[in-house]
Amino acid sequence: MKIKVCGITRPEDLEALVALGADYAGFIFYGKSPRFAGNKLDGRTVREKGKHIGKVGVFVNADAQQVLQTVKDYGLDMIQLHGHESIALCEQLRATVPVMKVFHVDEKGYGQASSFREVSDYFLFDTASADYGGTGRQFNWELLKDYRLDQPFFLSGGIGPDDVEALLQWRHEKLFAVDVNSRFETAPGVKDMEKVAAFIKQLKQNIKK
Ligand SMILES: O=C(O)c1ccccc1NCC(=O)[C@H](O)[C@H](O)COP(=O)(O)O
Repeated sequence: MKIKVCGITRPEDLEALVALGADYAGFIFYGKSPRFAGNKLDGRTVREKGKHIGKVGVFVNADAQQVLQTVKDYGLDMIQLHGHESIALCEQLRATVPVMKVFHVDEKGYGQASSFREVSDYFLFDTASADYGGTGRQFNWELLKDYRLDQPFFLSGGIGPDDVEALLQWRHEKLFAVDVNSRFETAPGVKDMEKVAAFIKQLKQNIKK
Protein backbone atom coordinates (compact mmCIF):
# COMPACT_ATOMS: atom_id res chain seq x y z
CA MET A 1 0.00 0.00 0.00
CA LYS A 2 1.31 3.42 -0.97
CA ILE A 3 1.19 6.44 1.31
CA LYS A 4 0.28 10.00 0.36
CA VAL A 5 0.71 12.85 2.81
CA CYS A 6 -1.38 15.81 1.75
CA GLY A 7 -1.37 19.50 2.62
CA ILE A 8 2.39 20.11 2.46
CA THR A 9 3.27 23.81 2.72
CA ARG A 10 6.84 23.79 4.11
CA PRO A 11 10.10 22.80 2.36
CA GLU A 12 11.32 21.00 5.49
CA ASP A 13 8.21 18.83 5.59
CA LEU A 14 8.70 17.90 1.94
CA GLU A 15 12.33 16.98 2.60
CA ALA A 16 11.34 14.88 5.61
CA LEU A 17 8.66 13.04 3.62
CA VAL A 18 11.17 12.11 0.95
CA ALA A 19 13.61 10.86 3.60
CA LEU A 20 10.86 8.80 5.25
CA GLY A 21 10.02 7.05 1.98
CA ALA A 22 6.48 8.40 1.56
CA ASP A 23 5.21 7.71 -1.94
CA TYR A 24 3.31 10.93 -2.63
CA ALA A 25 3.23 14.48 -1.31
CA GLY A 26 0.05 16.50 -1.87
CA PHE A 27 0.10 20.27 -2.48
CA ILE A 28 -3.18 22.13 -2.26
CA PHE A 29 -3.73 24.82 -4.89
CA TYR A 30 -7.10 25.97 -3.61
CA GLY A 31 -7.01 29.47 -2.19
CA LYS A 32 -9.71 28.88 0.42
CA SER A 33 -7.84 26.02 2.05
CA PRO A 34 -5.81 26.76 5.19
CA ARG A 35 -3.24 24.48 3.54
CA PHE A 36 -2.94 26.54 0.37
CA ALA A 37 0.57 25.88 -0.96
CA GLY A 38 0.59 28.48 -3.73
CA ASN A 39 1.83 31.34 -1.53
CA LYS A 40 4.16 29.28 0.68
CA LEU A 41 6.07 27.07 -1.72
CA ASP A 42 7.52 28.05 -5.07
CA GLY A 43 7.82 25.72 -8.03
CA ARG A 44 11.59 25.52 -7.97
CA THR A 45 11.69 24.42 -4.31
CA VAL A 46 9.07 21.74 -4.92
CA ARG A 47 10.75 20.49 -8.09
CA GLU A 48 14.17 20.30 -6.41
CA LYS A 49 13.25 18.95 -3.00
CA GLY A 50 10.51 16.72 -4.40
CA LYS A 51 12.55 14.92 -7.05
CA HIS A 52 12.17 11.53 -5.36
CA ILE A 53 8.49 11.59 -4.44
CA GLY A 54 5.26 11.67 -6.43
CA LYS A 55 4.02 15.26 -6.45
CA VAL A 56 0.23 15.56 -6.47
CA GLY A 57 -1.47 18.91 -7.02
CA VAL A 58 -4.91 19.28 -5.43
CA PHE A 59 -7.37 21.57 -7.24
CA VAL A 60 -10.96 22.58 -6.56
CA ASN A 61 -12.96 23.82 -9.56
CA ALA A 62 -9.90 25.42 -11.15
CA ASP A 63 -9.81 26.09 -14.89
CA ALA A 64 -7.61 24.13 -17.29
CA GLN A 65 -5.15 26.94 -17.84
CA GLN A 66 -4.50 27.40 -14.11
CA VAL A 67 -4.08 23.66 -13.57
CA LEU A 68 -1.72 23.18 -16.51
CA GLN A 69 0.42 26.18 -15.60
CA THR A 70 0.73 24.86 -12.03
CA VAL A 71 1.62 21.37 -13.28
CA LYS A 72 4.45 22.93 -15.27
CA ASP A 73 5.67 25.33 -12.58
CA TYR A 74 5.72 22.71 -9.79
CA GLY A 75 6.62 19.65 -11.87
CA LEU A 76 3.49 17.81 -10.73
CA ASP A 77 3.24 14.09 -11.46
CA MET A 78 -0.52 13.87 -10.95
CA ILE A 79 -3.48 16.15 -10.36
CA GLN A 80 -6.20 15.51 -7.80
CA LEU A 81 -9.50 17.13 -8.80
CA HIS A 82 -11.38 17.65 -5.55
CA GLY A 83 -14.36 19.73 -6.66
CA HIS A 84 -17.15 19.50 -9.23
CA GLU A 85 -14.91 19.14 -12.27
CA SER A 86 -16.58 17.87 -15.45
CA ILE A 87 -15.78 14.74 -17.43
CA ALA A 88 -14.69 16.99 -20.32
CA LEU A 89 -12.20 18.86 -18.13
CA CYS A 90 -10.75 15.60 -16.78
CA GLU A 91 -10.35 14.34 -20.32
CA GLN A 92 -8.65 17.54 -21.45
CA LEU A 93 -6.22 17.58 -18.51
CA ARG A 94 -5.46 13.89 -18.76
CA ALA A 95 -3.89 14.48 -22.16
CA THR A 96 -1.06 16.19 -20.22
CA VAL A 97 -1.00 14.70 -16.71
CA PRO A 98 -2.49 11.70 -14.87
CA VAL A 99 -5.82 12.50 -13.22
CA MET A 100 -7.17 11.42 -9.85
CA LYS A 101 -10.83 12.42 -9.51
CA VAL A 102 -12.19 12.71 -5.98
CA PHE A 103 -15.56 11.48 -4.85
CA HIS A 104 -17.13 12.05 -1.47
CA VAL A 105 -18.59 8.98 0.13
CA ASP A 106 -21.85 8.89 2.05
CA GLU A 107 -24.72 6.48 2.61
CA LYS A 108 -25.79 6.99 -1.02
CA GLY A 109 -22.47 5.69 -2.31
CA TYR A 110 -19.40 7.17 -3.98
CA GLY A 111 -20.91 9.70 -6.34
CA GLN A 112 -20.52 9.53 -10.09
CA ALA A 113 -17.25 7.58 -10.09
CA SER A 114 -18.47 5.18 -12.74
CA SER A 115 -19.14 8.06 -15.18
CA PHE A 116 -15.49 9.18 -14.81
CA ARG A 117 -13.88 5.79 -15.37
CA GLU A 118 -12.70 6.65 -18.89
CA VAL A 119 -11.06 9.91 -17.79
CA SER A 120 -9.44 9.04 -14.44
CA ASP A 121 -6.30 7.08 -13.64
CA TYR A 122 -7.20 6.81 -9.97
CA PHE A 123 -10.04 7.78 -7.70
CA LEU A 124 -9.71 9.21 -4.22
CA PHE A 125 -12.53 8.62 -1.78
CA ASP A 126 -12.97 11.26 0.91
CA THR A 127 -15.54 12.19 3.54
CA ALA A 128 -18.44 14.32 2.32
CA SER A 129 -18.09 18.00 3.30
CA ALA A 130 -19.03 21.49 2.10
CA ASP A 131 -15.35 22.43 2.55
CA TYR A 132 -14.37 19.72 0.04
CA GLY A 133 -11.51 18.21 2.06
CA GLY A 134 -9.27 18.29 5.09
CA THR A 135 -12.18 17.60 7.46
CA GLY A 136 -10.37 15.16 9.74
CA ARG A 137 -13.54 13.07 9.67
CA GLN A 138 -13.75 9.46 8.57
CA PHE A 139 -16.47 7.82 6.54
CA ASN A 140 -17.53 4.22 6.86
CA TRP A 141 -15.06 2.31 4.67
CA GLU A 142 -17.56 -0.52 4.30
CA LEU A 143 -19.46 1.76 1.91
CA LEU A 144 -16.70 0.96 -0.62
CA LYS A 145 -17.03 -2.80 -0.36
CA ASP A 146 -19.10 -3.05 -3.54
CA TYR A 147 -16.65 -0.87 -5.54
CA ARG A 148 -15.83 -2.86 -8.68
CA LEU A 149 -14.41 -0.36 -11.17
CA ASP A 150 -10.96 -0.85 -12.69
CA GLN A 151 -9.42 2.29 -11.21
CA PRO A 152 -7.30 1.76 -8.09
CA PHE A 153 -8.26 4.16 -5.29
CA PHE A 154 -6.72 6.27 -2.56
CA LEU A 155 -8.53 5.90 0.77
CA SER A 156 -8.81 9.27 2.50
CA GLY A 157 -10.75 11.25 5.09
CA GLY A 158 -9.82 11.57 8.74
CA ILE A 159 -7.23 8.80 8.78
CA GLY A 160 -5.10 9.26 11.89
CA PRO A 161 -2.09 7.86 13.72
CA ASP A 162 -4.23 5.29 15.52
CA ASP A 163 -5.66 3.78 12.35
CA VAL A 164 -2.71 1.62 11.34
CA GLU A 165 -4.22 -1.59 12.65
CA ALA A 166 -7.59 -0.90 11.03
CA LEU A 167 -5.86 -0.18 7.71
CA LEU A 168 -3.89 -3.40 7.90
CA GLN A 169 -7.09 -5.33 8.58
CA TRP A 170 -9.26 -3.68 5.93
CA ARG A 171 -8.92 -5.37 2.58
CA HIS A 172 -10.06 -4.23 -0.85
CA GLU A 173 -8.39 -5.39 -4.05
CA LYS A 174 -8.51 -1.88 -5.52
CA LEU A 175 -7.08 -0.12 -2.48
CA PHE A 176 -3.88 1.42 -3.83
CA ALA A 177 -2.90 4.05 -1.31
CA VAL A 178 -3.84 5.72 1.92
CA ASP A 179 -4.03 9.52 2.07
CA VAL A 180 -3.47 11.37 5.35
CA ASN A 181 -3.61 15.01 6.23
CA SER A 182 -5.09 17.01 9.12
CA ARG A 183 -4.78 14.31 11.77
CA PHE A 184 -1.00 14.59 11.40
CA GLU A 185 -0.67 18.32 12.00
CA THR A 186 0.25 20.70 14.77
CA ALA A 187 -1.49 23.49 12.80
CA PRO A 188 -3.06 23.54 9.32
CA GLY A 189 -0.28 22.90 6.80
CA VAL A 190 2.32 22.13 9.50
CA LYS A 191 2.93 18.41 9.68
CA ASP A 192 3.90 16.60 12.87
CA MET A 193 6.74 14.60 11.38
CA GLU A 194 7.12 12.32 14.38
CA LYS A 195 3.56 11.12 13.90
CA VAL A 196 4.03 10.83 10.15
CA ALA A 197 7.26 8.85 10.60
CA ALA A 198 5.69 6.40 13.04
CA PHE A 199 2.69 5.91 10.76
CA ILE A 200 4.79 5.26 7.64
CA LYS A 201 7.09 2.89 9.51
CA GLN A 202 4.26 0.84 11.03
CA LEU A 203 2.31 0.63 7.81
CA LYS A 204 5.23 -0.19 5.52
CA GLN A 205 6.65 -2.78 7.91
CA ASN A 206 3.40 -4.66 8.27
CA ILE A 207 1.70 -4.38 4.93
CA LYS A 208 1.66 -7.46 2.75
CA LYS A 209 1.20 -5.85 -0.67
O1 LIG B 1 -6.97 19.75 3.19
C1 LIG B 1 -7.59 20.71 2.75
O2 LIG B 1 -7.56 21.82 3.32
C2 LIG B 1 -8.39 20.58 1.50
C3 LIG B 1 -9.25 21.60 1.17
C4 LIG B 1 -9.99 21.54 0.01
C5 LIG B 1 -9.87 20.44 -0.81
C6 LIG B 1 -9.03 19.39 -0.49
C7 LIG B 1 -8.29 19.44 0.67
N1 LIG B 1 -7.47 18.37 1.03
C8 LIG B 1 -7.22 17.29 0.11
C9 LIG B 1 -6.84 15.97 0.61
O3 LIG B 1 -6.45 15.13 -0.19
C10 LIG B 1 -6.96 15.59 2.06
O4 LIG B 1 -5.87 14.78 2.37
C11 LIG B 1 -8.27 14.82 2.27
O5 LIG B 1 -9.32 15.71 2.12
C12 LIG B 1 -8.34 14.19 3.69
O6 LIG B 1 -8.11 15.14 4.68
P1 LIG B 1 -8.25 14.74 6.24
O7 LIG B 1 -9.68 14.40 6.47
O8 LIG B 1 -7.81 15.94 6.95
O9 LIG B 1 -7.34 13.57 6.48
